[in-house]
Amino acid sequence: MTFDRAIKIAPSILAADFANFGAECAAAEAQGADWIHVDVMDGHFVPNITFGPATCAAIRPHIKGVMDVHLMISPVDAYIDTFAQAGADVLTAHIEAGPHIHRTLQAIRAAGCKAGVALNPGTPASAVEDLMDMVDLVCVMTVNPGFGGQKFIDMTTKIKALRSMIGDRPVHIEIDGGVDPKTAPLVAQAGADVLVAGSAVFKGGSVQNPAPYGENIRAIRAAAEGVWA
Ligand SMILES: O=C(CO)[C@@H](O)[C@H](O)COP(=O)(O)O
Ligand SMILES: [Fe+2]
Repeated sequence: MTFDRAIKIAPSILAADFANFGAECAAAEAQGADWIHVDVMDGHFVPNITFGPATCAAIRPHIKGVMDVHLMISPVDAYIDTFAQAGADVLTAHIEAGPHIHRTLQAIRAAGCKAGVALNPGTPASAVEDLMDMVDLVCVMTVNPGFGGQKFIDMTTKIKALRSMIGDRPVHIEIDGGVDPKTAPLVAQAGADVLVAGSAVFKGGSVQNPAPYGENIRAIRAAAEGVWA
């Protein structure tokens, strides 16, 4: 996985057909997705349950590019190796999920994955200030995690603070929740480069009719890249 600061669109399969994950991932990539975002929820850290490492491993062969696994689970550490073996390229843990995020990030890198740290809307940028050399990605939640289709919460001040904290390090800023063509320019302007979008990508399409995925991805990308025009 090479680093670049171009805008990357990462469809979240939380909004895809759960009976068809493999085909949905392949369709999203064929329609222009840069990464595939995989939301793992445990019904404990967040009030919803999705799936675990076995499903990630089943999805993996259907993704040619980056599999970006967002762990909304607590505890995290006991499961890192299993998710790495399931084929995650990026493994992101929440700073709120346990007392030892430094150890968690070390373990993620030791397992051969890029390490991400996610911040809930109520967590300030300063919480990750001492982790900048431990991470490859900072995920700014723009909804309270647990569900797709929620209303975007403006975190642009936090994104700008993180961008300045990161400096010239090769660290992505990912935005997760309520990203669509209206909100994408706000977060891109503030310094984000990876835009997760679930409902805004998968709406209007299906594996039988994937063209709307492409239109939706292009609309989000154009809106985000428009801020540099
Ligand atoms: O992690 C999460 C939610 O907890 C996200 O990845 C959502 O799946 C994004 O969905 P939309 O807000 O784009 O519908
Ligand atoms: Fe997510």
